[in-house]
Amino acid sequence: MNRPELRHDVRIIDTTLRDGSHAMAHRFTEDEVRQTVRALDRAGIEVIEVAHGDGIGGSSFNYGFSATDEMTLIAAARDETKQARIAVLLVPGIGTVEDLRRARDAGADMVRVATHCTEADVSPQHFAAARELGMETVGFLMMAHRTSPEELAKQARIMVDAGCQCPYVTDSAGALLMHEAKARFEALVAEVGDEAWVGYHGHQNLSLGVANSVIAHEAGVRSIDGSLCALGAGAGNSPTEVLAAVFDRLGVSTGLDVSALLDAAEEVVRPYLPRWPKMDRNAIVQGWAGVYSSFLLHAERAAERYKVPAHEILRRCGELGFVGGQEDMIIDVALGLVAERDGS
Ligand SMILES: C[C@H](O)CC(=O)C(=O)O
Ligand SMILES: [Mn+2]
Repeated sequence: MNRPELRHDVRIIDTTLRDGSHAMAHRFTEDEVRQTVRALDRAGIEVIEVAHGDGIGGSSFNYGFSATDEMTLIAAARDETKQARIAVLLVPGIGTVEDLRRARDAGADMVRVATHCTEADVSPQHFAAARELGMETVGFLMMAHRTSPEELAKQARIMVDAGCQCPYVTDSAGALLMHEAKARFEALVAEVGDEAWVGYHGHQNLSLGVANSVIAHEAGVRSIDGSLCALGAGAGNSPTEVLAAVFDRLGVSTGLDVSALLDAAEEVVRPYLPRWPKMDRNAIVQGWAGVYSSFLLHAERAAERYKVPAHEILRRCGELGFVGGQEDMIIDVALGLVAERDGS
């Protein structure tokens, strides 16, 4: 068996300080990270993810520069924890094994290696390196709506055979309807459930992150992501404080202190939010058209610059089938819309 013991029915991993980095345009300060980690740790969160939104090594012209070096943020997070462990995200091709080593040295205990849902074969060397470094391993199969449950399960198998202890159904676009999410959870649990845990990472673009988390638990998923105040790309992630309250009502143990999480959301995260992630037209179009949530701010900036509506840019990105990493194509789409509008 290739997986760590879990203490509760469901382990909630908090990604406020990683997926939330997209919504913060990667501007987290060390003080915000310290305060947030302290509050999450106190509330019983066992794993806290800290990194640039696009993972370690993501600070760049293409994805957006971080205001504070992420290794500094990871070390600050580690410094604040009494019981929680620190996770980082790594997208092969954006982050490298060398970045992973630096993150481990700064205090990261877990890596979440993220690939497009049909590209798990780019992950084995990163899982091998992580296991050699003594890190716990999770595999993100991003844009999980873009392939069938059967194919997703085969991709999870590739990850698990390479040393992944918990492949995730990663609904990057917040596009999965409940029956679609359920079919994917069941397929992964059937394929790898004897050897690994299965996880779920949701976005709220169609307001289904929490409902799908309940379905995930019913299907045997044991690791579920959330963010305080939903802070994350698009309409944000399933709110950690809501997940804790819902699972508490269901009698599903998470080990979390609901009141402490409500305080953390309201008193620590809310004051620094540039805007509360919400289901506005742009975010809903992302869920509806199946667009990578992290495209939101990039599309809004292009809309501002080229004077074309962001929701039209996003819709076109969905029609063109873009995947994570194609952020640079957003400008091309905006210019295409300008040309159509001007008849040029
Ligand atoms: C790199 C992405 O932001 C990972 C993620 O959170 C997602 O695909 O969703
Ligand atoms: Mn995400």
